[in-house]
Amino acid sequence: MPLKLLKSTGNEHNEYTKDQEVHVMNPYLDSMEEDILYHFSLSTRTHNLPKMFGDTKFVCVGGSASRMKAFAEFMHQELGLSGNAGDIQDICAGTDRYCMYKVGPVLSISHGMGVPSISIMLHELIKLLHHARCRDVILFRIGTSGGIGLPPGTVVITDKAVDSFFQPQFEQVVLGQVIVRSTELDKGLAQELLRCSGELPALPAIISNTMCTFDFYEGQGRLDGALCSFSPEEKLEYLHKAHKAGVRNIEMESTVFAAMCHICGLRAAVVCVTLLDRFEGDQISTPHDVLLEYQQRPQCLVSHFIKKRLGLPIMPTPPPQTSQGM
Ligand SMILES: O=P(O)(O)O[C@@H]1C[C@H](O)[C@@H](CO)O1
Ligand SMILES: O=c1cc[nH]c(=O)[nH]1
Repeated sequence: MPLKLLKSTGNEHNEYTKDQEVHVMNPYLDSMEEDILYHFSLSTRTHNLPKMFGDTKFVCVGGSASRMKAFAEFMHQELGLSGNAGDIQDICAGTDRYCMYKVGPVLSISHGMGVPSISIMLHELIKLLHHARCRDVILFRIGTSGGIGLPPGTVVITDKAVDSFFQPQFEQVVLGQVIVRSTELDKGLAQELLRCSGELPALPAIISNTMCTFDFYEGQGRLDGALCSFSPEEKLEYLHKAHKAGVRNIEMESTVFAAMCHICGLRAAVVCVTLLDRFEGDQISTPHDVLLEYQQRPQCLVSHFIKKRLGLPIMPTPPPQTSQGM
């Protein structure tokens, strides 16, 4: 397959980050009379996007719809907003593809599982932020992952998002050609998040590389899928190679998330908790209540970061209580 290295994978980003506007890399977009954000059930003609979203400063995304609803309710309480957190409405109620909640300057959006699903969401999200004329927006992916050599429950703040060959890049097939994009993330933001983790009790966190795969089972070297084409020894050899390459957790969205944010001049971080240690096994057999507490850790960390950024008083608040799916 022919490989094409996009010229826009690196340098332009530095120019774009100066003014912190959201840059869509599409010369045709601004001449369109209407832009229908189909999977959000929103449009530039039917919705006043600057009014609805113009003050957005933080966008938090994660796979599960119930987790992102619970996160929105949690943020409502954390930001001390008036009204009942339970009354927050899903802005994308016109579709069941994604859910979206806005609480003050925070948007909480679900993206489903895997690269294609989050990629579609990100196209529409970045266009939304552009149409809404948002500035200085920071994006966070708050998710779950499998750890490599870490105690379960560790929060991994991604240094480099790498592919299944441990390369910090994302390959996208466009018109039959492979385009390779950089998956660089904001190192300063990762360090700031790590400092925040140190201010929270019971929030073990590290900065390390995250591997993004296109599958949960064979793609992550699991022996328990419907198909398995390798031996237990080969699985461990691969995981050890990943570990040697600095990979400490595996999930399914970080590379495209990092690549799209990087090109569009958006500061971004990936914050995923590990649910298990893949050196120890493949099945996620931890009790549900423990998993729930684990998945709240990235939410607590990002909430702490946001409150500090907004200059709000930091008080120890209980984690989100709403029932969340895994
Ligand atoms: O944000 P979530 O917890 O959905 O992220 C990981 C990666 C996949 O989407 C999913 C697999 O269980 O969890
Ligand atoms: O092992 C895991 C756990 C959560 N998410 C993943 O992608 N892999």
